[in-house]
Parts: sequence; structure tokens; C-alpha cells
Amino acid sequence: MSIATTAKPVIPPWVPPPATKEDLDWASLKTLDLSKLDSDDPAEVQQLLEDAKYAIKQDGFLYLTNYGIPLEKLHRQFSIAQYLLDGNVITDDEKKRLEIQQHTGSYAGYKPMKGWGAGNGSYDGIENFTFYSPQMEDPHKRPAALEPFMDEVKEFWSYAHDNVNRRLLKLLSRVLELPDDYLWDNVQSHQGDTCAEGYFRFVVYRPMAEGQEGSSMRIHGHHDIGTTTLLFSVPITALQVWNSVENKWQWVKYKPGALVVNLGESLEILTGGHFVATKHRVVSPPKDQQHLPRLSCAMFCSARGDLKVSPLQDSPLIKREGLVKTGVYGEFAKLLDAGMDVPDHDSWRRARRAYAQQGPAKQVEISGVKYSEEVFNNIKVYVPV
Ligand SMILES: O=C(O)CCC(=O)C(=O)O
Ligand SMILES: [Fe+2]
Repeated sequence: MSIATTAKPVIPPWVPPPATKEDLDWASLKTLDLSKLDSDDPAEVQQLLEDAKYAIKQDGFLYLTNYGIPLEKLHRQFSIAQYLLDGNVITDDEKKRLEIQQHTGSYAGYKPMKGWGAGNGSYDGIENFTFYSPQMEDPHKRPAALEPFMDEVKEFWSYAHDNVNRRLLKLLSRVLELPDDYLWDNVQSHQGDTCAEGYFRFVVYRPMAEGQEGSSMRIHGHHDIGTTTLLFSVPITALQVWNSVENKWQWVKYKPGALVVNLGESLEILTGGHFVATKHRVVSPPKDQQHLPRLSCAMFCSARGDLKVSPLQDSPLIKREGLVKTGVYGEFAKLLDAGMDVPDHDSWRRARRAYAQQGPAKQVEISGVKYSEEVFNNIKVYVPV
């Protein structure tokens, strides 16, 4: 019996563009070596835990290294992403048929380079393809050109979700003084293909038109909505993180092979404000990189959709130190304290996603800092602009 095989086309490797030479105001993010979680030396494990606590309390942003994916495998995903987005392989029919329908509260599918609405926004130079479970399960829901590479795509992102993210959640469970698999078992959505209720994305930010580069905003300041986001560090500098001590945006530096991790709103609310949802945004790169496309691969992990958006009751840390009623959790706490019902994660994130990135929101000034104010399900979300 012969077995049909699909020959893999040879595709160009991804060659990381040179890092910026500009001397920028860099964020000082902690680097956590995830392999130390399994160290035989208790002092090493303890230090990792202390570093994690510090990073989370600070701004909810950190670099993760030695998480178990070799650089060649990572660069191979960038090469597949580059083939998909720069290889002119998505047909016009697929671009139409697979276009994202953001109003449904999902980013699944193909996003053209204009707006996040149904293709009717203005040019933003951001093109992406986003995979949820249905895109992994059904070949008709993804561009045909990807078929020969789907074995690698699936292996890579399943590992990132079920292994890397699971170990990261183990570390975060320990910070909450809970059993190792607490967040994985009780919070993380992991029933379903690859990212379960979460998603991963191949994206390219193309240069803006001449005269528009400057500090132009590519993605407004925001929090991610889920549990953790794993961004693979990229050479084109454009990501900025909010420094809440000095009240300013700072650049995130390229660290080859590292994962840039940010914590989402779900974890902020579930931990009663102990973990902080990272405030971040994407702007145009510094001058020496403005002419280059920025390729990025990222995974957005989600909480279980049926879970109520309210604090976990079991954490000894939360019991001992109490709730921290600021930020997004503070807004939820007002509802909870008034005895009102709070949404489950699925309705919360659908409401959030349906309007995300639709343009500048209302602005308010609090203690000298300008924030955008957006309201979802009666809950106000503030992020510095
Ligand atoms: O491109 C990046 O570095 C971050 C993108 C981002 O924040 C997002 O898509 O939520
Ligand atoms: Fe984000």
C-alpha cells in the first residue's frame, strides 16, 4: 500500500534583520530561566520564584529563556510565517473567504492590511493569520499553501501551549502558593486543538507610508485578555511596555531566542489584583529599522470560557495579603462587592475583542497621566495612551 506524501516546498530561511543601533529608553525586564524550575538545587528554585514574584509585581512582563525550544525550530516557524505572509501564497479567494470577523468576538482567520473591522478600516500595514482550534482542525479554514507545513506548525504550537505555557503556569501557581498544576487544571483552557480556546498568530507589520513613520501608533496601549501571552522576541524594535513607577512607556529590547511573556486580564482578575495585566503597545520602530517589515509569531493563552471572572478562593497568598482592588480587577471588584453578577470568561473576552483596536478611545487624566477609558459589560478598562 502506498502512502500519499505531500512534498514540502523548499522555502527561504528567515534571516533575522540587524538589531537597532539606537540608544533607546529600554525597559528593565527580569529574565527567568525556566529550566531552573526543575533544578535539584532548592536555592535555585527559590531564586526563580523570587524573580517571578518581582517581575509580576513590577509590570507583569518578563523574558523567559531555556524554555525548551531550540533556536532552529523557532526560526523555522518564522520562515513558515514569512512564506505565508510575504510569499504571495494566500489566494484572493482565501483572503475573502477567510477574512476575520472581529464583530463576532474572534480574531480567527486572515486580517488584511486595513483596520480590524471587516476590511473597511484605513491602512494600518498589519497583515496576519490567526489560528484558533477550527483553523487547526479544518484545512478549509486555513490557506492551502500551509498544508505541507502543518505537521511542524502543529508540533511547535502544541509544545508551546501544553509544555512551555504549562510550566510557566506551574511557576505562577507556586507564586500563589498553590499546587503546581492548579492554574493549568482549574483556569487554563486546554481542551481542544492546539491552543484550546486561545489562539496563535503569524503577523507582519509593514512599514508605514513615508511621512507617517515617526512614533506612529501601530497597536494602541492595551492589556491582553487571556492568561499568558507568549511573544517570541523579534529584532525589529516596536513593542513598548508601561513603566508604572516612572509613568512612561519604555522599549522592549531584542533578546534572541527569548520569549517575552505578558500576563493578561484573566490572571489579574483571578488573582484578585496580585498579578498585573501588562500594559503594552506597538509603535513604529526607531529610524534605522523603519523601512523593514516586522515579522512576529505569538500565542495568546486563554482561561476556560465557563469560568466566572472573579478571584480564586484557594490561594494562601491572596488569603493572607488580601485583594488588591486596583486596575481591571478593581473595576470587577465594584460589581462583586455590590453583589452583582459578573460575566464568564467567554462573554468577557468576546465583548473585549469585538471592540479592541477600533481606534482611539475616550481619554481621561488621572494623577497627571492620560488614560484611554473603554467600557465593556459595565466594566471600565484604563490604559495609558
Ligand atoms: O507585536 C507585538 O510585539 C505585540 C502585539 C500585541 O500586543 C498584541 O497583538 O496583542
Ligand atoms: Fe498585546
